[in-house]
This record gives sequence, structure tokens and C-alpha cells, in this order.
Amino acid sequence: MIVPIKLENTQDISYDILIDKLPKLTFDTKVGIVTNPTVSALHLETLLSKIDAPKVHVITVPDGEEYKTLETVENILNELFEHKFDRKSLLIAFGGGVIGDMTGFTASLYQRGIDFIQVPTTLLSQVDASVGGKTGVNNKYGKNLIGAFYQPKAVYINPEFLETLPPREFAAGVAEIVKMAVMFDAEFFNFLGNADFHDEAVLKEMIRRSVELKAWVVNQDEKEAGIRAVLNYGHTFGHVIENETNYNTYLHGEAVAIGMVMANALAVELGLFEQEEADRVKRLLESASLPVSYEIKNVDAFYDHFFLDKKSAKGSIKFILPEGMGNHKIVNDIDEMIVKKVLKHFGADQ
Ligand SMILES: NC(=O)c1ccc[n+]([C@@H]2O[C@H](COP(=O)([O-])OP(=O)(O)OC[C@H]3O[C@@H](n4cnc5c(N)ncnc54)[C@H](O)[C@@H]3O)[C@@H](O)[C@H]2O)c1
Ligand SMILES: O=C(O)C(=O)C[C@@H](O)[C@H](O)[C@H](O)COP(=O)(O)O
Ligand SMILES: [Zn+2]
Repeated sequence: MIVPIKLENTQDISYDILIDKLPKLTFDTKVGIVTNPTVSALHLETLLSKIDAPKVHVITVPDGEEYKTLETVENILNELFEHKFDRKSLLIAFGGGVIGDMTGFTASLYQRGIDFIQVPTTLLSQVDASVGGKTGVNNKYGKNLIGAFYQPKAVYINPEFLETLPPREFAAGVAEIVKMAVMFDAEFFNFLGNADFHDEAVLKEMIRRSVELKAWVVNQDEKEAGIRAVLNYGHTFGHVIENETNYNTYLHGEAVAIGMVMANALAVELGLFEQEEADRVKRLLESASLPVSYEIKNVDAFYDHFFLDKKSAKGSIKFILPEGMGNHKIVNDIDEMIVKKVLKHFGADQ
């Protein structure tokens, strides 16, 4: 099946997201595959067997969120120069969201921009990271603070790649799926609550509906001037957790799961969300073996980190909160004392 992307913007960008077995990919230009040793060992042969191109060069980068840095991007750029890639060349991001974000950012930079396509291989990248054109890297000040909006030319989602995904990585992807359901689709949330995530038909529906919802949001608001901020639900808190723990304790999806529990606690405090609904979300995340708690050691420092969040501007922190199941509210200027009261629920002395 195909989920079309049709960006409503001046560049008239449109591309297709194919959710199916990997098709034959024929190119008339040099192709650079960016991947890591884990994915390469498991699935590179499959990808290479599908590619027909005059020249294919594989670029392997270290595996891990801690390598999602400008240094790694520069190493990829240098390898492209050394292998004489030109403006007509194409990059293929072959891996999870870390590979996709770095490959897309590299493509946006190389000779002021070359084409790239996404071939996501984790559940999280298939349902979220490969769609919508957010690319970039982390640095010591925070998550994804350096990057670009740069759309791929196509996205090829092959659920078969997920057969080798470790359970913890699979669960991380479920977090982003739950995010979409809580924000946009109460029926989808109910479906998830009764689903066997490893059933083939269920998995395909989880991917389809998540991609469909993300494409619907991106088509309206590619550069996050409005509704696209809603895709950041759980991230305002989650990104602080990832940064505080040096990107090597919680997987992104795990931090987002904890972030959603924190966001829901704030929504309950503001009367936007029933405690029973917040408990339903927590139970679903727990059923997916996701973490739902985190010990905030310094509430003031945690709060101050919100001002580095890209959504926050002019000193105003933007929170994305549920307003009833399947609905959302973008809330600015919540009283600091209210936010800190909620953060204290997760504090060390609780
Ligand atoms: N651009 C976006 O819109 C967007 C959306 C969500 C998340 N992200 C970013 O994505 C990143 C998280 O992505 P992720 O969860 O895919 O993590 P990841 O890219 O680190 O991949 C997770 C792990 O699974 C391994 N792996 C990948 N495919 C595999 C397979 N098929 N079988 C076995 N192992 C496999 C990887 O090598 C890695 O060790 C974060 O940096 C986050 O900021 C970006
Ligand atoms: O596509 C978006 O927009 C999202 O917010 C998707 C998120 O799941 C993803 O983690 C994204 O990278 C976070 O966006 P950021 O702008 O906070 O880096
Ligand atoms: Zn995310």
C-alpha cells in the first residue's frame, strides 16, 4: 500500500511511503548506503540484492545514539568527497532513526544538498523517524539541536526487517505509536490496548496508522509552525531525560514513554486529562515493557532545560498535552510553580 506525502508548501514536495517488501530499486547515479555494523551484518545483503546502480558505496558509522553527532556527519561527508560523489548522487539511509537523521542531514549539507531515501529498519524509524524530513544531530546542549528539515525522495518500509529487532528496541517504537494514538486517535488507542503487538496483521496496522497520521500532520505543517509540534508530545520531558543521562541510559522511545507519563501528570493537574485516562496510558506503556518512571534529581535544573527545547521561544516553554483521549492541546506559559509541583512527583524524595 502507498501513503502519499504532498507537502502544502512552495517547494511542492511530494513523495511516496511504500509499506511492503523492498522492491527493486534502480538508479542511474552513484549510490551511497549509510548504515551501521549491526544493520549491515543482518540486512545489507538483502538491500544490495535489490539495488541496480552504476556504483554503490557502503559507508558504515558506529552504532548508537551517542554517535549521532556532527563529528560522525563530517566523517560521512569526507567519505563522500573521497569517493567523488557528485550533486546527482543519492544516499540511502539504511538503519534506525539515528542513521536516518544523520543521513538526511548529511544529504542536506553535501554540496548544498543531494537526494536521499529512507529504508528504515527499526519499528521506531518505520513509524516515525523516516517520515517527515526532520534530520540532525545531538550535542552537549541537547537533542537534535543541530539539523534541517530535508525531505527524502521516498521511504521504503519493509516490516520484515523488524524480525531481528531486539525486544527493547521494538518497545521503543511502540512508545511513538502510543504517542500518535493519545494525541490523535482514541480508537487507535483502544486497538492498541487489546492488541498482540507481534501479530503480523496488528503490526502492519500499527505501522500503517502511525505513518498515515504522521503524513497527515507533516502535509499540513512541514516546518512545525503549528500542529506538527503535537508530534513532540512526551519529548519536552523525554529529551531532557536523554540529555541528562548522556544518551546512553534510555533509548529515545523509552525516554518518550516516561515523558508522556510526565506530560499526562501535568495535563491531569491542569484538568485537561482524567487521572483514569492517564492510568490507561501508563498501563499500556507498561504492558509494552516501557519504563514509566524516572527519578528527577534536581527539579530546577530539569525545568531550566526546557528553555533549550526548540519548541520554546522568547522565554516561553511550549508543552504538548492530551486534552481527552485522542485529542491534544498546545499550552504555553504554564505557571512555573505548577510545572515544578508535577516534576516533584518524580523527584528523588518521593
Ligand atoms: N526525524 C524524526 O522525525 C525522528 C522521529 C523519531 C525519532 N527520531 C530519532 O531517532 C532516533 C531513535 O531511533 P531508533 O529507535 O530507530 O534507534 P537507533 O537508530 O539507535 O536503532 C536502535 C538499535 O537497533 C539496531 N537496529 C536497527 N535496525 C535493526 C534490525 N532490523 N534488527 C536488529 N537491530 C537493528 C540499531 O543498530 C541500533 O543498535 C533518535 O535519535 C531520535 O531522536 C527522529
Ligand atoms: O516529526 C516530528 O515533528 C516529531 O516531533 C517526531 C519525534 O518523534 C522525533 O523524536 C523528532 O525528532 C523530535 O523532534 P525535535 O524537533 O524535538 O527534535
Ligand atoms: Zn521521537
